[in-house]
Amino acid sequence: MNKEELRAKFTEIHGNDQEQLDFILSEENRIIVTAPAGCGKTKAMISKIAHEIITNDYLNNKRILALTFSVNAAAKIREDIKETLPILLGKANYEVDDKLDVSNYHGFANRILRKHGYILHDNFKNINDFIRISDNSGELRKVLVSQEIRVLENYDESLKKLDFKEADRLQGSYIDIVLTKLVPRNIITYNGILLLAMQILDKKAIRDFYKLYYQMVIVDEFQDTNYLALQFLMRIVEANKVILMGDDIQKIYGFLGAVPNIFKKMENEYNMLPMEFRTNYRFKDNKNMKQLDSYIRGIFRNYNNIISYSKTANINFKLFNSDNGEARFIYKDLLKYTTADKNVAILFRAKYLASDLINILEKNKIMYFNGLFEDSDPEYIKFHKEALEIFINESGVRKSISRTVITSVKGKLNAKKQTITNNETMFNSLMRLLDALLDTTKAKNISTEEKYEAIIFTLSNNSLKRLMNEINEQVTLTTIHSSKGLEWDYVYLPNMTSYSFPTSKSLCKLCSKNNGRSLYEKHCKFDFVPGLEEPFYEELSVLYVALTRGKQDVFLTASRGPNQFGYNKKVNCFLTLPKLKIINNF
Ligand SMILES: Nc1ncnc2c1ncn2[C@@H]1O[C@H](COP(=O)(O)OP(=O)(O)OP(=O)(O)O)[C@@H](O)[C@H]1O
Repeated sequence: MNKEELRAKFTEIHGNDQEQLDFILSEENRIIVTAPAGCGKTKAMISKIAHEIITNDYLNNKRILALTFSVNAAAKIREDIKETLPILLGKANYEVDDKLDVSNYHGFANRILRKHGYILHDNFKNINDFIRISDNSGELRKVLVSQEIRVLENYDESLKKLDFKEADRLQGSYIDIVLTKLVPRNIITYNGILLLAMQILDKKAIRDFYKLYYQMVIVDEFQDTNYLALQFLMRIVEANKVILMGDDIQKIYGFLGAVPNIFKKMENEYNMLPMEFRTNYRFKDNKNMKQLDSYIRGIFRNYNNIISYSKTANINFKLFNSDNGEARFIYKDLLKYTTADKNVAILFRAKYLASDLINILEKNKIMYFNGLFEDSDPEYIKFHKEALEIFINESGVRKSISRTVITSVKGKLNAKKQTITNNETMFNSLMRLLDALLDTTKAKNISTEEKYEAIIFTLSNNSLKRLMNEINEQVTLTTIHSSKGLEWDYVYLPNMTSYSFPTSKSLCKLCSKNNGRSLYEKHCKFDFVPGLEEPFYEELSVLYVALTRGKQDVFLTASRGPNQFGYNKKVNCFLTLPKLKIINNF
């Protein structure tokens, strides 16, 4: 294909979006793309990879590496690329796996350890049998003395608190402890996976190999990258084409240490070309949502000048006198959408906040999908591990995913239910997601081998949650963090009260301690005092992600009913932001 044909091909897909086309067709080696939610980052990323494959005539020993922070996103990108590339290239069954590796940071680091880990320790030959734990897992007490546990905890804490000096100071001891005490017992920590993979990449020959092997590294959701992942990434990308994509405002993993203003830093330090997408496709026919989107993005640029903020937006909000009243309202209100055949999600800041609504939905026999699990739930992780093991056994060397295999996987997993969780609802939800995974994958127009790989990939990356949009249920309950990258027709956001959202852990406690707020009868107002900028934006980012999940509309609610200490709750500060007009006639 010559340049003109290429342009025509991508124009068919991207219409006349010049910003997207410029990016896809650009020959620059180092690009940063930032864009608001719904402006086509993922779509353009897929085309960019396709463009790279078409124009660079990749040899079999050179590849593209697509990385993302979240496992959910990695699974989606891999799937989209596998579906889109054959269409773009006009070839059925195009073998994408030859050209492309898609993973999240940990998945990729794990792969490096599997391949080269024997340099560090013999046990890495069996890395698949390793137990993976976090730095505050109780399991560590069985194998480490308290001083060692403190090193691991402090290292993790320093990453979360963005204390990079302290992280650098502790790094050597951390690696020693993992290598001498954990790896011999087939245990590894999540931070350990990245740190040891970095040790391997520090061997010049291996590093040089990867620099050549990966001609292009493209990273999505780059805003969620923490200091450790960034160090890891920098070891692979030195001499290659590097493309970083994301949206600073959708940084919702700040509590895990996502580096602030990371795009600007990379732009300056690595002389990268910044590009922006500005056309919002998700809300293209929805003036109100578009306005709200741009209003919130504007707030991010105005911390010290908020009073003179000139943008306005409307937001749907209703206040109730009791938690039960709030939940009853949501239940009744959502019926008008479900009867019109629309899908609805109720997104919670934390899963414990969902109990009132669950009671009401169950009492009224409303079918709903309970997606209230978190990445770190041990039961959520165990389910994936068991399902993966059973699936590998059942599909056998032929890698079959026949009906018989699927039925047998489900049967065997059901038989293990008691060992996975005694939470019946959670188990059933996960079984439904597994069903969706097996069904949607089986139905795809790809080879059996690719189907097998797609299932293995989803299960080994704990990313069943991503299948939530495939569940044929009109009502979904899940957490805001799990909703990232997904979308529904209508979205409800309950519990808009201080200490619930923002949470006490994130902003509210800090804010009350630092005189950052004024209290009124019904609401709490944020006063934009110095020092609270980061935690305020952190929570506003979570709100932004939640608001941008609703294609048609988003409804916020709160209750003034007493909290667990008997005090009346107050509407959160977000709803008192300047020039935000409350509409309560929904
Ligand atoms: N050039 C385009 N023409 C038509 N539709 C587009 C175009 N670009 C994106 N879209 C559509 O807009 C929607 C959002 O795109 P996409 O998911 O790629 O955005 P995003 O920037 O990755 O969003 P988020 O930040 O929320 O993940 C999708 O339905 C996509 O197909």
